[in-house]
Amino acid sequence: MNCFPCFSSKRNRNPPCNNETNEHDDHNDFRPPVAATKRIEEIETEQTPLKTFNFRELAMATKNFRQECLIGEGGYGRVYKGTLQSTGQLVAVKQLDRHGLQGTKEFQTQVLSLAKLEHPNLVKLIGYCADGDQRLLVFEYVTGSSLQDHLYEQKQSQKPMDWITRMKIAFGAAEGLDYLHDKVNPPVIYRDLKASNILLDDEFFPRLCDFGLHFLSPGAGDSLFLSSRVMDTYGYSAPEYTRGDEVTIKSDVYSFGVVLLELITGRRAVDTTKPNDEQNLVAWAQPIFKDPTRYPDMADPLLKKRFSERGLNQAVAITSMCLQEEPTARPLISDVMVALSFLSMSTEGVPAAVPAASFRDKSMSIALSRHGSCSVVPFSLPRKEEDDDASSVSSESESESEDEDEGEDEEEESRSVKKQEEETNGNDSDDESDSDSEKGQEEEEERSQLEKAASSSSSDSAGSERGRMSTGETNATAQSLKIKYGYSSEEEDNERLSSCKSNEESLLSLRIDSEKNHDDDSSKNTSMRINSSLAHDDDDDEEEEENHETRLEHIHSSKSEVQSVYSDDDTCEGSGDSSLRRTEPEEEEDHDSSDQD
Ligand SMILES: Nc1ncnc2c1ncn2[C@@H]1O[C@H](COP(=O)(O)OP(=O)(O)OP(=O)(O)O)[C@@H](O)[C@H]1O
Repeated sequence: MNCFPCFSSKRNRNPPCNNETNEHDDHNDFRPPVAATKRIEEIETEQTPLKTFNFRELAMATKNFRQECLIGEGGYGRVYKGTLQSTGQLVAVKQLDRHGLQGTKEFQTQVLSLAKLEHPNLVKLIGYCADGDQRLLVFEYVTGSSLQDHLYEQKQSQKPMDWITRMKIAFGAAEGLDYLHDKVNPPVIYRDLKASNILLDDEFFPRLCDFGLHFLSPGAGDSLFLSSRVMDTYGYSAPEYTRGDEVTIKSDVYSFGVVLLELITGRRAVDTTKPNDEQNLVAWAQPIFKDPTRYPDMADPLLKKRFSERGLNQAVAITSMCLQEEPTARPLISDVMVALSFLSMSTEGVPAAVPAASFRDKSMSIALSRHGSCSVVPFSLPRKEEDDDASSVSSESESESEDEDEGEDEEEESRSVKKQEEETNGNDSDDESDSDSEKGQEEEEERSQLEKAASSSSSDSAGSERGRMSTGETNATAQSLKIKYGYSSEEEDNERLSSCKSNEESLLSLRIDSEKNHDDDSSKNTSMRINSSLAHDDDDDEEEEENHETRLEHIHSSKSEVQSVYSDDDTCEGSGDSSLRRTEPEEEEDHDSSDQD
C-alpha cells in the first residue's frame, strides 16, 4: 500500500520508457531483511550475479539513448531509464563520460568489487558494459525521486514530508552508510553522500547511489571533471577534504550530518538565493548549535512545529556531533544509526533511559542525555548470574586489562548512573516489591537484549569478524528497548525530566571524559563497561574513592577541546526549551497518515 499517494505521481516521470504495466510491485516486494546482509568475505566465494551487457542491448533498453529516456546528468555521466528486453526489468543506465577512461581489465575489477556491495539501502548494481571505449553501469531503477527533489522541488499539491518520515529516511541512509563503513572489509568510504544521491521510492524508503564510484574519477589533472564534481559536492564536503587532508569514514559522517541538517531545516546545503550569511547551511547552523533555545528556529517551517521538543533537540544534537570540525570528534555512523532508530520510531525522541551499551561510543549517549533523555542506564546483570556471563566476556577484558584507567572510569560511570536510577526509582519501591516475578522476567529479557547489543559493541574497528549485531538486530533491539523503557509513557518521562538536574550533574563528569579522543577505544570501553558492571561490588567503596582521585587527575590532564555541543550550560534542555510546542500526539500522526492513505 502506498501511504503517500501525493508523491506517487513521480512514478511515471518517464512514461515513454516504461514498458511494464506494473513496474513497481516487484521492486517493492524485494525487501530482504536487513539481518540478511552479507559481509564481503562471505560472498567472496559466491558467484557475483553481475551481468555483462553489450552496447547493443543497452541501446535497445534505452531506445538508443533517446532524450526522453534521460533521467539526469551527474559528474560521472548521463543516466538513462531503460527496460531490459530479456527480462523486462527496469534499469538506470549510467553512461560514463569518456575522459579518464580506464582499461577494460581495471574497470571490470572495480565493477566486480562494487557488485559485491549488497544492502537494502544501497542501489544495486546489476551489470556493466565495457564494449570498445564504451563504459556503462546498469543499476536497478528506483522509482520516485531523490531526497533533494522531495525537499526542494515539491509541487504545491504535495504534502511536505513529516518529521517521522524525515527521521526514517535519515535512519535508512545511516543503515546504508553503516554497511559500507562497518560491515564490509575493507570499509568503503562513500565520498559523495548528498541529498541528490539518496533515492526514495514511493514509500520513502531510501537507497544510496553513486557509492564506490571514486575509481572512475580521472587524475587530478582533469580540471573540467574536478570542477564539476567540486561544484556538486560543495556544501557536503568535510573540512579535511577541502584542506586536502586524508579522507576517512568520518568524512562521510560529516556529509551525513549535512543531509540530516537539510532534513531538519528544509534548507539546501548551499543556497545562493539566500543572504550571504545563510548561503552555506553548516556555517549558518554552527552558532545555533551552541544555543538550544534557538533549535526550534532551525526546523523546517513546512513541518509546522509538528515534532516533539525532545525529538528535535536530539536530532539537532546528533547533527551537531556529525559536523564537528575534528574528524575524530565525530561519532561512528553505527551510533548515529542506533540513535536514529529511536528517533524514527516516534516523535518523542530517544527514550528517557537507553542502555549505554546500545552505543559503541559513549559520547552519543551523553549527548542524547543532555538533549531530552535524562539518564543513560548502564549495563548491569543480576548478581546471581554474574559468573556465567562474566566468562562470556572475560577474554576481551583480559586482553584489555592494560586500560585500567578507562575501566575505572567505566566502573564509576556505571555506579554513578545506577545511583541516579535508584534515586529516581526510590519512591516506587513498594510497588516494585509487588511485582517481583514480573520484574525478574523483564530483567532477564533486558539482560539478553543488552548482551546482544554489547556483543555488537565489543567488536573491533570496521571489518572485525567478531560478534557484531546486524542492523536488523540493532533495530529490533531499539524496538524492544523502546517498549522496555516506556518510551511512550509520558509519566515516566516526566519523572525522569524532574530528576534531570541531578542526572546532569552526575553526567557532567562523564561528559568531560567523553571528550577525550574516544574513537579507537569505543569498543574497549563497552567491554570494560560490561566487566566493570560484573565486577561491581558494594565493598569496593574505598577503592572507588581512590579511583575517583585518579580519574580527576585523568580529567585534568585531558588535552581535548570541549566541543561546542557539550559546552552550553548544564541545564536540562528538555525543560529549557519550553518555547517549543509539544504538538506531536501519536494520534495526530496516525490521523495524518490515514489521511494520506
Ligand atoms: N538507480 C537509479 N534509479 C533512478 N534514478 C536514478 C538512479 N541513479 C541515478 N538516478 C537519477 O539520475 C540522475 C543523475 O544521477 P547521478 O548520480 O549521475 O548524478 P547526481 O547525483 O545528480 O550528480 P553526481 O554524479 O555528480 O553525484 C539523478 O536525478 C538521479 O536521481
